[in-house]
Amino acid sequence: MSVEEHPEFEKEQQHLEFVKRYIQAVIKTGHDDEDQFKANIKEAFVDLDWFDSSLSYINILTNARLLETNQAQLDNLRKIQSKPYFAKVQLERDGQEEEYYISKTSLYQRESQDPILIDWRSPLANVYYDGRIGHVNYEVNGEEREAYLALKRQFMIENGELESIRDIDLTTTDELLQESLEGSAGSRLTEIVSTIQEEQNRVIRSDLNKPIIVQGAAGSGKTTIALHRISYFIYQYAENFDPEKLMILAPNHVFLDYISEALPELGVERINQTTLTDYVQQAIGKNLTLIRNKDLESLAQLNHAEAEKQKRLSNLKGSSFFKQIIDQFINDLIPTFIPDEDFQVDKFKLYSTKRIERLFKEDYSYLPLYKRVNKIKNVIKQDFKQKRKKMTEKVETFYDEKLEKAIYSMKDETKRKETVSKLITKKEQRMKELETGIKGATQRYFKHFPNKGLMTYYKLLWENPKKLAYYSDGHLSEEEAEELASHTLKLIRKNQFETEDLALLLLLHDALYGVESEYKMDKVIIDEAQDYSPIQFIALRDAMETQLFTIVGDIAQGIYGFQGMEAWDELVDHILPKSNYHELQKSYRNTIEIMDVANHVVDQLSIDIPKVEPVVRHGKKPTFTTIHQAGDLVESVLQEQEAIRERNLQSFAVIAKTEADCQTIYDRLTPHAHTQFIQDPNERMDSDAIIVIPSYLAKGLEFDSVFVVSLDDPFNNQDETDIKLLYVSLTRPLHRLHLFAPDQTHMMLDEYDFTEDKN
Ligand SMILES: Nc1ncnc2c1ncn2[C@@H]1O[C@H](COP(=O)(O)OP(=O)(O)OP(=O)(O)O)[C@@H](O)[C@H]1O
Repeated sequence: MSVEEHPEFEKEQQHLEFVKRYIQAVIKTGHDDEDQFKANIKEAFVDLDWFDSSLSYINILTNARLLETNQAQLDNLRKIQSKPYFAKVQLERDGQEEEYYISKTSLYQRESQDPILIDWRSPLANVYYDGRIGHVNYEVNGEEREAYLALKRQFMIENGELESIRDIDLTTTDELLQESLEGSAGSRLTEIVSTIQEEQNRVIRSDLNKPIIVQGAAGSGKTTIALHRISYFIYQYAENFDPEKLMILAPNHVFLDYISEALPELGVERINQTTLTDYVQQAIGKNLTLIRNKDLESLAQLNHAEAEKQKRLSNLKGSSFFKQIIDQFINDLIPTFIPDEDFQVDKFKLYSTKRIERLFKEDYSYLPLYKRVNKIKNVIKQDFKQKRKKMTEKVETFYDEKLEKAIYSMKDETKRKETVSKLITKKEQRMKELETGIKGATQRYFKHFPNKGLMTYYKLLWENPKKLAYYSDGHLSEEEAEELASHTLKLIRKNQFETEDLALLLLLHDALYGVESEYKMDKVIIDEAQDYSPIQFIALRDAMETQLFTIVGDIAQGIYGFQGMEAWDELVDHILPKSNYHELQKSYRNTIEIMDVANHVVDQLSIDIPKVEPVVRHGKKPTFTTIHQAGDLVESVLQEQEAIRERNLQSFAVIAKTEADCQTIYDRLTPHAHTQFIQDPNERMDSDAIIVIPSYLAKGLEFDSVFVVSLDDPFNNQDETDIKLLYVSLTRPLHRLHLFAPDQTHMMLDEYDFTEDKN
């Protein structure tokens, strides 16, 4: 049905014109207001009497605030001008009919304050996402209301023109969603507000005062939802929230680049975006040499026994009982922080170790160890400042009294003179002695406090495996502790660290020196969270001093399985026990045909993971082509490039398991096509290039078309990590998937029938 044929086309067309005109008018007045506010500020500055002019001062502040709000509103309106809204809901209440148009921002009629547009994040807009036609409950100004939802209507508006109108009820499929999924990768992250699904909406709006953990299949919208949840949070707490206290942690910079484009569109700016490794290094103030990603490559090259050992050690080192180990280790360090002698200057005992111990263990027990030392030093310094005068006075008085006594009570003049002179010399001597004692006394005494760097303690932690086992309270046997300690110490001696070390270093740093407030966050969003180990979550929670995490991930994509999570239970039940847990099973990225291949692979995992349900969208059936060398790929790549161009698609990636295979492919392709080899997770992707990328760097990303290739490094179905790596690779394409290998077994798809269906 063409848009004109819709029975209410005329009415909607007129409404759109009205809204467009209104927006234009508001923008115009906004400009005038802006000039006026600026003029007011200027004038107030002229009148400003720097000594007493509270009125002008208030004037400046008020106008500056108005200017800021005005500019923000103008910015928002400018952004939506060509697409002012995307849906409307019609509610019937007490015999009255109300209509609300839903947009990315809100707009009210100036005089009546009636809404022209309501923000998608407002409580009222929730009925659009959550409510089926029929009776609905919603909230207005904190008050629960009931109404009859008579109509949910979607609009496609492009360049200010109404292109389609669709009324949704229970039976019609969500065509707008279909259409949006047909589109190319690219700026899709920002366009989904109109098609957010019920299960996704529940996650976005889930209680903002509680942590939330989302297990979602590949392509179920986890990243998208996490970003929209931030946007929702900012809307709810616009007044009293500092974006600098919000942090997104993503696996690498390729991924951060991918999401950062979406942030301003969602009204999410100035928030911290970083990776776990960068965050920890900054928070502990150290630049570490980390062995990461590469060890996936090296794991593939290790023999089975060694790989197993590496996995086992990583697993142990990432376990939550290390929190207890660190706590006990810190506890045992306390005696080394209490000086072994009193603070004594000259003959005066000024501060006893007993008192210091009390301060350390009781009064300042809430502080990190070195912060306690600083406090105690300050107390001693202050105390000393007061006492030193008294000390001098005491010595002076002592001799002055003696002198006085000698002068007045001694009859014999010669004797008296002698005694007085002796006393004067003695007094001078004592005063000098005292002065020397006083000078630098605190500095000398402070040397009794330890002053060691983080790494010294970290080494110390590993140097006594027996103690490690003891601290772990049965979680770590002495043999395991021995093995782990010698493995870690070997690395530390080479100045190398693993990602597991990061969490332990952060916990230790926090307990010893304290994490500075700029690294403490109010709200943290973690994407690809399946690759975090339990101890990493604990370290972040404790160092950042917050529980308000939004954690999204997919256990089936845990490609660093040897260090990450195998289930969410521990996180939900123990690490963040106040959290809400959600599951998303529908995949929006891939076509049914692509998901079918991916499901075949994920089925081979030993862990139980529910099958991913693709949203009903068909596409070309994936193909398998037998190749023996990278050169065989060239022609297919060029053909695919052409096909993508013809279909108005853009992004295209070639994914292989390892960097070595990628290197061979890249070398063969690069003379024929504009190709970019992503080796470094911090590299920027060139949107015009064919991306060649190893499987473990591809997670979280998406492309219109993907070639999954295996040459020298087949995916091995006996290895859980390989299954996950292949699953990640297969779920990257939105529309087209082609597989290339010497044999289908290389892709764990021995039995899969790739022949095109006849119908
Ligand atoms: N409600 C929706 N409407 C339209 N598109 C959607 C919707 N939800 C998700 N998508 C699209 O589906 C794709 C996958 O989303 P996203 O990358 O957020 O998934 P993910 O769960 O993080 O995937 P992965 O686990 O593979 O990283 C994106 O292109 C996104 O725009």
